[in-house]
Amino acid sequence: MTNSDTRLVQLDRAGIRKGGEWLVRGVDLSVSPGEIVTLIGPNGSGKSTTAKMALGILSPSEGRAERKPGLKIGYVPQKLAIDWTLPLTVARFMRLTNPLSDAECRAALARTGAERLMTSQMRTLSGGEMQRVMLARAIARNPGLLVLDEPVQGVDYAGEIAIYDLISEIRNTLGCGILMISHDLHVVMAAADQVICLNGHVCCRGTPSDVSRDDRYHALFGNRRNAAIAVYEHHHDHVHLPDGKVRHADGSLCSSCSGEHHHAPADAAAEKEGGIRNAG
Ligand SMILES: Nc1ncnc2c1ncn2[C@@H]1O[C@H](COP(=O)(O)OP(=O)(O)OP(=O)(O)O)[C@@H](O)[C@H]1O
Repeated sequence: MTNSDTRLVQLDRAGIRKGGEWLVRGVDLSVSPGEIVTLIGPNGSGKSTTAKMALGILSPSEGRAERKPGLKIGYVPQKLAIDWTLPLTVARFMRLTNPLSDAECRAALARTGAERLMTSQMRTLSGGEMQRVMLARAIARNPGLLVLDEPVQGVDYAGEIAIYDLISEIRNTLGCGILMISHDLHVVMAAADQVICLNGHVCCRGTPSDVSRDDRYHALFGNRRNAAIAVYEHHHDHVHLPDGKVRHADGSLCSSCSGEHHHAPADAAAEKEGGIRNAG
């Protein structure tokens, strides 16, 4: 891949073989600046393995993985090998692998709405706060490519939507490309430009609406697809901010979303099932 090529990363027919078995095979993908590409698929379908090929952590056993020369990558892994019972402030965590100044640390945390957590202990963070801190750490060096492996793990449904809004905002402000992984179908579909559905190989791919209509996607996810489509078809007219306030499309702020706008009928049904309150 040359400097003049706009693609940040590209996989061509890439696959990984371990212990005589293919973990994933035949993956073609590319991510360009400002693009969000999402890998979906059931547990064990090869999403993290594919992301690791894109990152260069794993070299493909067949096919090719190329990154733009000099590309800076920010990575939020699915798991971190850290003993969370040990004392560790957010500021120290941010600097564990990055030589960041106080100002850089603060600016990155401010971008993800987590500035007030700078001196908090990592072990005391809620699921949503933890993901905001992880995102802040990944964007602190202004990466060209952001790889997010399950960025909403441990986050409730309303928090998930706020995190996906934040990821879109980061893409808009930094102009980076984003490769995102999820085994959850819900809001992730709406946040993506391209969706690649994996099941040991590329099962189907396209825009979120292409994939949500594809028979192979339906066969893979069965009834769970309905929830994804319902959410995908729901249009946001407001954003839930980290301090609990709601910002509407016209820029106005209010303290909560109750009674000030409506959720789509599909959301009302989901609300009854107990998940989507405030998700709007
Ligand atoms: N280093 C390894 N050696 C052998 N098998 C592996 C290795 N890493 C992953 N696997 C296997 O490869 C398959 C794909 O794993 P991968 O972590 O890529 O799936 P995933 O889609 O990200 O799953 P999940 O949604 O559960 O995170 C799994 O069956 C996993 O057990």
